[in-house]
Amino acid sequence: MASDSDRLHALKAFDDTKAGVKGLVDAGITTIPSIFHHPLPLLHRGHLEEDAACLEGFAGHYYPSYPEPHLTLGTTAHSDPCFLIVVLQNAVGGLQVLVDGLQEDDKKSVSVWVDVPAVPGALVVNIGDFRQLVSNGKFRSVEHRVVAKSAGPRVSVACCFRRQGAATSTRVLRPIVADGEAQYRSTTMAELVRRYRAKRLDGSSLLQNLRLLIHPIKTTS
Ligand SMILES: O=C(O)CCC(=O)C(=O)O
Ligand SMILES: [Fe+2]
Repeated sequence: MASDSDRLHALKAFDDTKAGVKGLVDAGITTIPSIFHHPLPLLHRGHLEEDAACLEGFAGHYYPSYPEPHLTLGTTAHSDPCFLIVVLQNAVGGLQVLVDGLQEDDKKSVSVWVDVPAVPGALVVNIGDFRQLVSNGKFRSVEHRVVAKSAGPRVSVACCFRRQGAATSTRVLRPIVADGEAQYRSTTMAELVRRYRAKRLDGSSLLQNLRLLIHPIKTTS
């Protein structure tokens, strides 16, 4: 594998071409060039290659224009049962993420919905619940929703990266603990997918039932 400095050099050369990802697609390149492979040390334990590198779920969404958008919602609040989710949306907008903020007056912490700007051709990459679990909460899955718009229609495609056959996989997911204690108990992909389907898009976190609240177990990383 190329050294970090070779990779950074190659990335700079790529940036300098200004051709962007479109240039790669136009050149007929169908695999991700190695200069974009940048394994994160904490998660580079086989999870990303074996479990996350696989495109499993693929959902196309069509949201019509709503004459009275305040009376309805496009997609209710949820986080996704994957490692990563890549979303392509058209220019209508409506995707929102929940972020932590501070109230203006008393500086109390509060969660607020923030619009994800619809940039033409841009991909939105969200972290999913599986990654939150294996990173022991270091990476947080993003709660998101789609609000209805009177403009439209809105079209989006969401691609979910997780192990093929996750719904029946007995592969165990356990938190990788760099320091401190495990925040979640071990589980299987199949259990997570089952729980996700059972709870539906109710805005609650898939991981809440797996969180170790009392007597966290120590694990070696
Ligand atoms: O339509 C969107 O932009 C998001 C869809 C979504 O959240 C999903 O498919 O999980
Ligand atoms: Fe989603």
